[in-house]
Amino acid sequence: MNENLSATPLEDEVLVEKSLRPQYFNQYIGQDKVKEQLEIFIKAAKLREEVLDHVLLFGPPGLGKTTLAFVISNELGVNIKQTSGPAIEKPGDLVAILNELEPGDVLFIDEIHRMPMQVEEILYSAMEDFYIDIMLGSGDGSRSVHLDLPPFTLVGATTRAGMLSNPLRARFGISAHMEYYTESDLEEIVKRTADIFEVEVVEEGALEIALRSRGTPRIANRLLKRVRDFAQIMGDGRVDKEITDKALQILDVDNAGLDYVDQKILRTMIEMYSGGPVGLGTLAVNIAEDQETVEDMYEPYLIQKGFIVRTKQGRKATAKAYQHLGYPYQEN
Ligand SMILES: Nc1ncnc2c1ncn2[C@@H]1O[C@H](COP(=O)(O)OP(=O)(O)OP(=O)(O)O)[C@@H](O)[C@H]1O
Ligand SMILES: [Mg+2]
Repeated sequence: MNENLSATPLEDEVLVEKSLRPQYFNQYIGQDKVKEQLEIFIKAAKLREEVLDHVLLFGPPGLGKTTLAFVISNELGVNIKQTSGPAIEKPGDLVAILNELEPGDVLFIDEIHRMPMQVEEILYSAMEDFYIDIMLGSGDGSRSVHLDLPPFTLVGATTRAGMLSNPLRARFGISAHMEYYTESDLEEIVKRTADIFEVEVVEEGALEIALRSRGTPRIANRLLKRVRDFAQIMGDGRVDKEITDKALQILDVDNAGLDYVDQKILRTMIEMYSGGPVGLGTLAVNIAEDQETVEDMYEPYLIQKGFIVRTKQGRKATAKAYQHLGYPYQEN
């Protein structure tokens, strides 16, 4: 079965995700380093009655960036306004959003690396000194209008820190790199979600789902939902190890948490390119995905797990990849 198990949220998942989102740090599992730092910065800002410095969150999809942006605003006790890079098409769109901010608000811009350049440039002075200069009209009759803004905190999220321009990156006082979650954190997330869904999960079942979730809460929650279906139809409703194994086998998630596409990437490298090096573009074409998707969604996990290495010439499959998929390893 080739079900979508990628880390991108599915359409009908958006509402469910909302209901699952932790609201405060004490419900936000894992990411201890990021959490610890943010907690201190937030406390200090509140103590000084100042706005929190702008925060940049970066990391692969589904690791909890949006969730964290909301947690930050809840912890600060302020309102949050949410938008995304691609949604702000022209400077006027951003001006309208900035114009509505109340003192202390959090402005959350998702996919901030996808903002058009003219929009980004307006953000510079807004972030640095809380004002914007806008041009009204065009040609001879045009004039510049100065608009003061209330102090606010920009929280930007991106899957690719490398795509952010230097001037924009430099304006974030706090920058947090989200890591893939540990197995025990994911296990806790599975249990928390099971509680909310009122599903009975035994320890080994939760652990098995955690092991196969690619370090990603969104995938852990999704797998739990799928396994719950199998448990209801093929078992007694309880999510145990046996039913989890069975379900994940049918869903094509292997025991390293690799899904159909991950496996296909590795097989392509090994079977068609003798393990590489292969360029990212070539790889993307071969698995019929776009390059950005491969780079954001699949490659980071494969690298982290040691199945792929990046070299100057391209990507190479490691001995571990050969072994995992049952191919004899030949070094090249
Ligand atoms: N630390 C966490 N503890 C518990 N649940 C979490 C945690 N982080 C994320 N989740 C859950 O995982 C799901 C995905 O999280 P979220 O939407 O915040 O990810 P994201 O990083 O913003 O993804 P994207 O890059 O696709 O926007 C949410 O339903 C959320 O409830
Ligand atoms: Mg998000």
